[in-house]
Parts: sequence; C-alpha cells; structure tokens
Amino acid sequence: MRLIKNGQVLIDNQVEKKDILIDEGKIIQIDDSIVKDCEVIDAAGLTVIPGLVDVHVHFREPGHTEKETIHTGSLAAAHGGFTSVFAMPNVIPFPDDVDTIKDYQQLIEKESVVHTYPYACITLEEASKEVVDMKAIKDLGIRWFSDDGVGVATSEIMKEAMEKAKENDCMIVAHTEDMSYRRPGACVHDSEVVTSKGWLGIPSACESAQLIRDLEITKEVGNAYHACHISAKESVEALKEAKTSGLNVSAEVTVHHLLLEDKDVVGPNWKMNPPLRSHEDRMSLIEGLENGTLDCIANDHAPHTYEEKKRSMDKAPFGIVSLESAFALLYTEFVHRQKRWTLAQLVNWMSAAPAKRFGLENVGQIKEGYNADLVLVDLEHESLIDIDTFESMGKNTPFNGWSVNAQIKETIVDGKTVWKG
Ligand SMILES: NC(=O)N[C@@H](CC(=O)O)C(=O)O
Ligand SMILES: [Zn+2]
Ligand SMILES: [Zn+2]
Repeated sequence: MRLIKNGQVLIDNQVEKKDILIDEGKIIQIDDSIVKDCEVIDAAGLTVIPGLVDVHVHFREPGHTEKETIHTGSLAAAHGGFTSVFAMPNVIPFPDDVDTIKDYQQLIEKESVVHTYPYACITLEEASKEVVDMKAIKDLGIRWFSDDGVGVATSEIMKEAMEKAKENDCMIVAHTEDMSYRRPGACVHDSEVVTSKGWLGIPSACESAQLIRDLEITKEVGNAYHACHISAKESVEALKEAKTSGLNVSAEVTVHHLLLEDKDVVGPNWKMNPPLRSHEDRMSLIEGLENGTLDCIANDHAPHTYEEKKRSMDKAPFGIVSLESAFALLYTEFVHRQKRWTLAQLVNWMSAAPAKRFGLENVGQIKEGYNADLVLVDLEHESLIDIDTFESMGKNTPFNGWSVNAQIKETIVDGKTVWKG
C-alpha cells in the first residue's frame, strides 16, 4: 500500500487538494485527508495528473537498437509522464505474424517500464501486398493495426484490410501518404517560405488525398479508423465531414504540429513526416482539436542517431523525439502562456481521450477503482528542455533549450514508481 499525500489532484476537470491511497496497482481511496500506516509519497507543492497515454511512439527494437531500445524508449515515456504507449510496428522483424509477435510481446514484457501496447502491421512487412492474418493476431490481444512509416499503397489492399478489421472488431490506424506526390529528397512543406531555402517540398495533398481515399472506403466498409499525425487543413476538413456523416473515425495531432510551422525549419531536427506546414494549417489543427474534429495528441516519438541527423536535409531521416518534452511544452504554451486551454483539457487529450478510443479500461482518470497510473508534476517552476537529461537515446529535437513551466517529478505505473526526478 502507498499513500500520495498533500497533492493538488486533477479530478473531474477540477484541481483539488486530496490524498490518494493505492494498493495492488489500483487507486482504492481518494479523500481530503487519509491516514494510513504505509509508505507515504509527499506531493506537497505538486499537481497529480493521470498517467498520459500516447498512441504513437517508435521504440526501434527489435532491429534498430542503435536508435532506441524498448527499455530506453519506455524510460523516456516515464520521464515525460506517459504510462501507456502504443509502439509502431516499423521494427525488424515486422510484427506481422503470430510467432514474431509472440517474441515481440515477450521482449516488451521484459524490457518496458510502462504499459507498451504493440501495433501489428496492416500488411506483411508494410509492403502493401498482402494483408496480415488479423483474426490470429487478435487472439494475442492486439486490436490495432498500422503500417506507420508508409501509406497503404492501393485502395484494393486497404479495402481488404478494412473488411478484416470490421470482421474482427479491430482498428486501422493509418499513416496516409500518397507517394506519387513526393519527389525523391523532398523534406519540407511545399511552401515558398521554406522551399526558398533550397529544399524540395511535400504538398499537403500527399497526406490528404490518401486520407480522403481511406475515408471513402471506411464509409463503405463501416470499420473503425484512426488517422495518424494530421498536419494539413485539407485533412482536418475531410475528417470533419466524415465525422459529421457519422463514420467511426478519429485522428491525432502531434505536439510539433501544434507548436511549429514551416517558417521555423532550420535543419534536420525540424525534419519529420508529415512536415511542419503553414500557419494556417497549424491554426486549423488547434481549432480541430478544440472542436472535436481531432481527438487526441500524440508524440510520434521517432529517435534517430546523431550521425543520421547530421546529414543534409534531403538525406537525413524523417522524425524527432518528443516523449520527454511533450507535456511540458504544451502546458507552457497553451495553458500557462496563452491561457487558451485548461489543464484538464490538455490532460484529457493526452490521456482519457486516447485511452477511451483505443479501448483501455480504467485508464486516463484519477478515480477509485482505476489503475494507479499517476504522474506528479511541478507546475510552479521554470526550467529548460535539456537533451542531456533525456532517457531516450535519441537527442533529435528542435525544442532543446526551450523554457517550460512544467516538470515531471515522479511517474507511477500500477502503483510502482518507475521514474523519479
Ligand atoms: N514521423 C517520422 O518522421 N518518422 C517515423 C515514421 C512515421 O511516423 O511515419 C519514423 O519511424 O521515424
Ligand atoms: Zn507516420
Ligand atoms: Zn510514426
């Protein structure tokens, strides 16, 4: 048994001083003042929020442990306040059949300090040729399928995947990218402000054309569909229409697409897929989140080595790390500075909303009977984002040195402290 005392606790959209008693991985009591002869965690001066949930991370193991491992990635998650994450399947070997996935699940069980839910591929080796055996994979407890890193190239294969998803009550989680719009070496948004620096652009249609294709198939098939890392206003419009017509669709927006624009791009640490788009696009993402067209915030934590990110813009890999700075950056910009969002709104988009959409039970709120996945955060002091404090092996972030007004102090998973500052 453990007792968190004197914290300012986020419960039902309010912050109140409460004590939280936890036992066997669950929250068993919440009250004004609890006295119990057990280990006490002093949360005086700190805010207690539910553990954050991220449906989009890359942990690189197996296959690319020079970039990140399940262990270091999960520690980065814990350092950032994330207690449940969904790991994308662009690892080697691809988790696309039962035997490979069983080994992968065992590795996660052994290495991860947070709840890590693996995605399985939509198609074998993410090659867009053959849809995986969803029925067999679902028996392993996996209900989320993605080919993240690439789009599903043809509508025939996507339709077959969606039909299987519908039959098996699974969700298609799509990275939408129509490669006919992407020239070799293209690396930034296709706008004058950034292509004038000599880099080739990727137009918004590269994302939205395939998203629109997918939404049409979803309408026909009736399956659950989630769109990854939405970056363009055309995509927000398409999703709005799909939701209005009652489709079972949801979408995420990343931290960097909420905070940065094409004009901010300086070098490879600002290169990610999809690229940072225009001011107008960014505003439509923020509004889309606020009006419910977009459902949750994700990281798309994508670690790469220093050597890889040292290459020129056209040759460096796409992706930035995000887990350890996400909450602090968004809290600072949208809650502390702009006062545009409440703490409860932000936490909802980073916890209860994704948990609900992805079917995690008793996760995302501080409530009796819920999992004791909790985060102690200091919202009173200013500090700097510092890559030297990162648990991640990846240091590829555009946010190093940014000043923030939130710092994760302790992360608790199933009642146990997995990270402490
Ligand atoms: N987002 C990225 O820029 N990169 C991701 C792939 C992806 O999310 O599409 C990666 O695996 O590195
Ligand atoms: Zn992607
Ligand atoms: Zn990704």
